[in-house]
Amino acid sequence: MNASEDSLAPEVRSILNAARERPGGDERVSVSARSFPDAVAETEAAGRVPVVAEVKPTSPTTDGERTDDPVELAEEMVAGGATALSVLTEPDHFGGSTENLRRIREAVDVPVLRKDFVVKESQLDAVEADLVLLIARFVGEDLPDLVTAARERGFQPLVEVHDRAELESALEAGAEIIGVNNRDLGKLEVDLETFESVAPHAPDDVTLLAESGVKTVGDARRMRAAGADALLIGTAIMDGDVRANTERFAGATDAAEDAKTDADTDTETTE
Ligand SMILES: O=P(O)(O)OC[C@@H](O)[C@@H](O)c1c[nH]c2ccccc12
Repeated sequence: MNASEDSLAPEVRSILNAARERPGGDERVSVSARSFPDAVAETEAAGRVPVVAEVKPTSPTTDGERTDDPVELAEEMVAGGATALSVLTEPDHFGGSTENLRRIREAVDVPVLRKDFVVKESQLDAVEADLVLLIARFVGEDLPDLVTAARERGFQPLVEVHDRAELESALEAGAEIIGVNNRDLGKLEVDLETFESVAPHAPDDVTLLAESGVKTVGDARRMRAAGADALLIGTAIMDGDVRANTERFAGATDAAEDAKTDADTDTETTE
């Protein structure tokens, strides 16, 4: 363990230790990826909020585990208007599997992100996906090589950052899709201000995701107002009717807000 790992929450250290032991694939994968930036642009053009809905059976910060068929959940999310899906493949702490991802990607047409703690190149070969997550804090100075290795296989790398220094590393590594995680991996606490403080420093041509902690339509609007091109939402979608939940977030547009404000104003003027 190095000094920066000392500051990680024990659960996160355990996730990372397990990730380092996990074997990679036997053969190098070659993916023909569904474009995430194009999917985001199409959703915008349709006047909807780009939502990446996450199939996350459980997590260290979630009570209980959702045991429904992940493929059915994924199809419901797409029916609810999800622009893309995120699928946990981490087995020990999130109830995920590469098999879930493989089945889901076969069943839907939208881009699918592999959500895992990839720390070495061979682990990229565990399963095909359209996007693959690389967490800046966990891969450290290997980030540029992993970004390249991911692209060589056809993946669109999504680089996750938590502060401005990590954003700079992501940009130096050539990342074009960047997620700002509102969850602090040291304390496991969520603060939406994280995205608000990092986002203004990202260049416009980057596809920027706000990750974690979006619980309400108000939170979704807040992240959009701060510059999020897309929202990555797990818990708030997994809790209850995943289709209705996805629809609610995908409809969290400014237009909806304006309509609401107008309605409020109307009520006030008629009172
Ligand atoms: O459930 P939430 O708060 O909506 O968060 C989703 C997603 O951002 C979160 O699951 C996540 C962000 N980065 C990760 C890295 C690995 C595993 C999971 C994650």
